[in-house]
Amino acid sequence: MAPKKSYSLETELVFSKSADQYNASVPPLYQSATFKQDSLSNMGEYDYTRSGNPTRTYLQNHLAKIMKAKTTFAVSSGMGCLDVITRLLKPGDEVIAGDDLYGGTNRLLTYLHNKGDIIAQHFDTTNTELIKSKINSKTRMIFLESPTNPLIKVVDVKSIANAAHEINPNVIVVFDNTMMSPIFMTPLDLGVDIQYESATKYLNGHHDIMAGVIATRSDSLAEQVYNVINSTGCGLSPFDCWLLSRGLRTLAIRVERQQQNCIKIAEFLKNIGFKVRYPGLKDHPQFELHNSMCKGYGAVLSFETGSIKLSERIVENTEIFGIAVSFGCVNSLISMPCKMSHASIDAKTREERDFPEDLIRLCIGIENVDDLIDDLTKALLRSGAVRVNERDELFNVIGVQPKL
Ligand SMILES: Cc1ncc(COP(=O)(O)O)c(C=O)c1O
Ligand SMILES: N[C@@H](CCSC[C@H](N)C(=O)O)C(=O)O
Repeated sequence: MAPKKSYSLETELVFSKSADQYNASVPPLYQSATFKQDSLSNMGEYDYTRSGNPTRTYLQNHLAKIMKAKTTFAVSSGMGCLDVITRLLKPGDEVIAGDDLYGGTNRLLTYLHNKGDIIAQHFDTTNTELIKSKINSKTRMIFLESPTNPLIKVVDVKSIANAAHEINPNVIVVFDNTMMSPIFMTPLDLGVDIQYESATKYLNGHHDIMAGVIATRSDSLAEQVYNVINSTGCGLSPFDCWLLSRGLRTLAIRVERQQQNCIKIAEFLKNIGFKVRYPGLKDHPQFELHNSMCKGYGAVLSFETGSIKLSERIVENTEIFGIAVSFGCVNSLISMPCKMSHASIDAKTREERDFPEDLIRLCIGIENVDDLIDDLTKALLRSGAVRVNERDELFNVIGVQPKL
């Protein structure tokens, strides 16, 4: 059998060839802001950590392999990525964005729009024909997420990217891959120009740093992005780069376990009558489309209860599930997006975008799944959302069947 030309992702995540002078098996931490020059005329590879640092270079090269990018950049947060990317826009540029993008993304785009820097319009990106019809010669960027956080809407990334480049070759298609991570999705293969991820989530996986990663295959975009990062100073600090490199090594095993747990929890909630939004459920309206783009489903699901008060009681009655924003961490979290992660989208806009106020989001970790289901069961019983029937089965008291 001919040897394989490249390693699989799981192997790439943990394998690295050491270029260290002592052959350290773990990339060393260069916790230094400055680097001495050999002479006045010979600056060397690094001079100042804002411009470059060996620990950041190691991380970025490693991420480039994992994300199948030519170049990646590690910055101080996921929102930092968006800040860098939007600085590539010029005054008056038009931007098309999803109507269910993460709340912070919506906030920054709205800020730039209200300031008059850009013209941002939000549409339902599950409607591919609608998005195509909105692209014109003034469109400069398209912002997509799939599945969206937290409504789990799936976007036909390839069709939109292809159409965008055909209609206007200057369009930069930007994709936020935080929900899938490189384990389940390679958006650059689907034709997006810039991919970014909040590395605070799955990539690091331990909720001990804030970080973001920008990836591209275009030299010209990479040059512009680097210029902004060096100019603004948002490059990820050496210690956080080092922690992210460490977290990355267990990415595959973490997300596989998280997903395995999430599938069981999605089925558990569905079986007791909740309408669950999770791309891994066969009744998700875009199950096939999601499968055509991704190798998995991730570990975030949301469900409605039909009552804000009931949702509040459920959220406040779990023990293992911590009440916290964010996702992708090894421990499980529960939240109400309207009150927490997506509170920066005003109530009127949320209503216009069919964003249910009673929505509960679960972000599943690597704990024992039976313990997680037990914790949810207790919370559902205590809150009065479910009862036990004479056959000792749980049944949904409310019987809500919200539309997906
Ligand atoms: C989908 C998505 N993109 C981007 C971000 C922003 O990332 P960060 O919190 O690292 O700035 C978040 C959450 O914060 C998110 O959920
Ligand atoms: N107070 C924060 C909320 C962060 S939400 C983090 C994460 N993306 C999630 O979806 O939970 C803010 O105002 O940004």
